[in-house]
Amino acid sequence: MAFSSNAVADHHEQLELAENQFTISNIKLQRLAHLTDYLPDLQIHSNPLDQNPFFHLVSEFYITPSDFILRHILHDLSGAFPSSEPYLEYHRAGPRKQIYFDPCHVRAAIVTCGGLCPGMNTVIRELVVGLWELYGVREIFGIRAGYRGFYSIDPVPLNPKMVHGWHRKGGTVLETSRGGFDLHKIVNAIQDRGFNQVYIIGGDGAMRGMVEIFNEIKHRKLKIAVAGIPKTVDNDVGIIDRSFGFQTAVEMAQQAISAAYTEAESAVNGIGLVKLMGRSTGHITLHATLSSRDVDCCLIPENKFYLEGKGGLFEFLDSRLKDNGHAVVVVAEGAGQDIIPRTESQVQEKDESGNPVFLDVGSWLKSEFKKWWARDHPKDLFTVKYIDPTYMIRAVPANATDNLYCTLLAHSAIHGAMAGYTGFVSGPINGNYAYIPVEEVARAKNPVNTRDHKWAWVRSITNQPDFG
Ligand SMILES: Nc1ncnc2c1ncn2[C@@H]1O[C@H](COP(=O)(O)OP(=O)(O)O)[C@@H](O)[C@H]1O
Ligand SMILES: O=P(O)(O)OC[C@H]1O[C@](O)(COP(=O)(O)O)[C@@H](O)[C@@H]1O
Repeated sequence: MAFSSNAVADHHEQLELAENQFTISNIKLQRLAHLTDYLPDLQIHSNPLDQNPFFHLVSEFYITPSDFILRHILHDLSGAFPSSEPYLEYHRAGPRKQIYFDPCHVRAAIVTCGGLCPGMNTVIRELVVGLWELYGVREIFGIRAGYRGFYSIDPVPLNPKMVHGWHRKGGTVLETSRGGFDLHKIVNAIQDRGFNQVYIIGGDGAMRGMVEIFNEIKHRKLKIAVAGIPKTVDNDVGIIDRSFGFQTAVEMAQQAISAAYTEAESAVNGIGLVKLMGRSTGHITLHATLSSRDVDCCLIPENKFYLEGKGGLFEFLDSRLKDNGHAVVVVAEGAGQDIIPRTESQVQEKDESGNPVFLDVGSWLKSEFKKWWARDHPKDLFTVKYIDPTYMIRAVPANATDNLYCTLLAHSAIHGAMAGYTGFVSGPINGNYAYIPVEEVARAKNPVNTRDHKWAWVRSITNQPDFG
């Protein structure tokens, strides 16, 4: 692209102006809770990594309390949109020179909560192996069946031999569940069993529970570090770059989309319909659409759509079928929930954790498509094939990239807990690992930004109308 000399001058002028004007004066360091906040006399230990034969310590190996990561790296330097929000900085994750636990006295508990996600077993494995090999911890326990397992089932002792091949398995060997959150029973059980490090692998619901557990432990002034590792196949936890297992899920979704495409292409006026996960966000659907190139229409909860009339889904599919003879629609489970007719009891229905129970948008669309075609094209052949690969997608082991990611998350959490930090979640921010206060993670949302160029690109490759 050629610039006119005026445009070049303009460009340089604007940049210079921005460089002169821009200074970051509004930085806010995000405070991280530490056990010494309420236990000021805790003993300090030197990090056993100093003596670990597997480690080659280089200078600047240890992270210090002054190492931070800037959350927002996108800035408009023109000053046209001055931000009143502070620039948030989070503590960098990683090993600290001084730790606040004697590894011989650590009793760690690991729990998995909520729905499945590829990589849960890898995180468990890496927590066990990391605690054991990096720090020499020998008392590590798995809590079975989610939060309720703390007070209702005996913990399982874990060691590296036991968990060796767990990264090859989907799901969670520790088992998981929804509901069963009873704060006092859980904290009493943690205290009675002598756990002093608790690792919670879970989504936004589990993180809200973790906030309560952390506050109660603080209230009781217990020397127990609580660390979270965000798990959500939907990628709907905010602040962090992305959640583990998400890439695996996007990859797995391709198989369903390809099958839908083949079915649609092999029929006269064939529609392949795939429902993907995403209760409140369309990340899997958006990314699966972008990576597939076989999708004609992508429906996500962040964007409302309608069926009939100008700009409606039927009109769009009509033109696709006329042009190509087939079409593929991918819909996130949370999309269209506002337009599916439902009874009063269906409106109220919640799962054990209090999440709203959705109606099956895929089955509903399939039947609406059939009714529409029978009404508008009674003489023409028509086929809809509906695929819901939800459990196939989330019950698989993580791919190599996600497995590596799980390792880094687990090790970050271990280093943070050993260093006496508590009430934190470890997660990547701008490609670096950070410790984020769990309260923030529990309330942060991560919707697809439909003004983002990724979404615009979905529209352009699918030539999809601007619904709603
Ligand atoms: N607001 C909350 N306070 C305390 N515990 C919660 C809260 N929301 C969910 N939980 C608990 O967290 C666990 C996981 O929640 P759930 O929503 O099922 O999955 P996820 O953690 O993946 O979002 C469940 O045991 C649930 O009871
Ligand atoms: O059938 P289940 O286990 O209740 O789970 C279904 C839900 O779990 C999810 O996979 C997400 O689970 P989480 O919220 O626990 O991460 C959703 O996409 C889906 O709606």
